[in-house]
Amino acid sequence: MNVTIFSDGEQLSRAAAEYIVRVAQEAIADHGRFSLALSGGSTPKKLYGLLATEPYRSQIDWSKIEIFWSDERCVPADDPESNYRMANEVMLSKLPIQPAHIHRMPADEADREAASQAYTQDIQRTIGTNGTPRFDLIQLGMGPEGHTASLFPHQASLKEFERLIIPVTVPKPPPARLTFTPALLNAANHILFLVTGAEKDEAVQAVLEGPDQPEEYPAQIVRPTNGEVTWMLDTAAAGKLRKQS
Ligand SMILES: O=C(O)[C@H](O)[C@@H](O)[C@H](O)[C@H](O)COP(=O)(O)O
Repeated sequence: MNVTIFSDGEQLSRAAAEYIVRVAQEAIADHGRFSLALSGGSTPKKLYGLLATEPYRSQIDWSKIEIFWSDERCVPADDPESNYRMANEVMLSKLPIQPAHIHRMPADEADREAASQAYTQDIQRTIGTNGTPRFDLIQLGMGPEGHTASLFPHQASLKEFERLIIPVTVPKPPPARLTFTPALLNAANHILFLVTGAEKDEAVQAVLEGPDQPEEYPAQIVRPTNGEVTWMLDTAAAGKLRKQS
């Protein structure tokens, strides 16, 4: 696990963009494709905007990318709360990516179980069906209580190691969501956590330096069986870490 602390959000976002470019180039060189799952919230917005601008934009072959979401709110795609809408506005609408390679999570469908199944099949069709599909990179955030994707403390979702996508109801509004499960997260080749803000300093310290208690701090459940976890924090979120790396 790599942990890097940055003095401000701009530095963190640029380092994250450089990291994603590197992983994308390695993945495309290795197997001709880069499968990337985006998250929601406010932290990654700056990063996503940077990826659509130089020097990062021209360093990725966007024709070889498959974009997914690690969670989505059950709202229309044009709703201000939609994770798809945020990424589309600041990044995807500005890049030469064919619509077929932008896999919006259908969280606005009435039948959330069927939508979860459909997204599972889309992932399996796109990035592989032998065993659990292995994303090249899943970018995640973390909430002040340690949630990640839409996996929240003390919820049954934390014990989901069979299904890949499930519907959940969570305390952070909007409550109805679809989310990657620990099974899918832990099959990833790379996980990139981007965490900023002093309100997360307790959870950051607990997750990175505390005892193993994923029921309390779901971000701890993210331990890829054969992958690398990278944390990029700003100084505020890292404020309670004992070991300043
Ligand atoms: O849909 C969501 O809400 C996100 O995927 C969620 O897991 C987010 O990453 C964290 O809540 C951190 O959000 P911020 O980066 O806005 O603090």
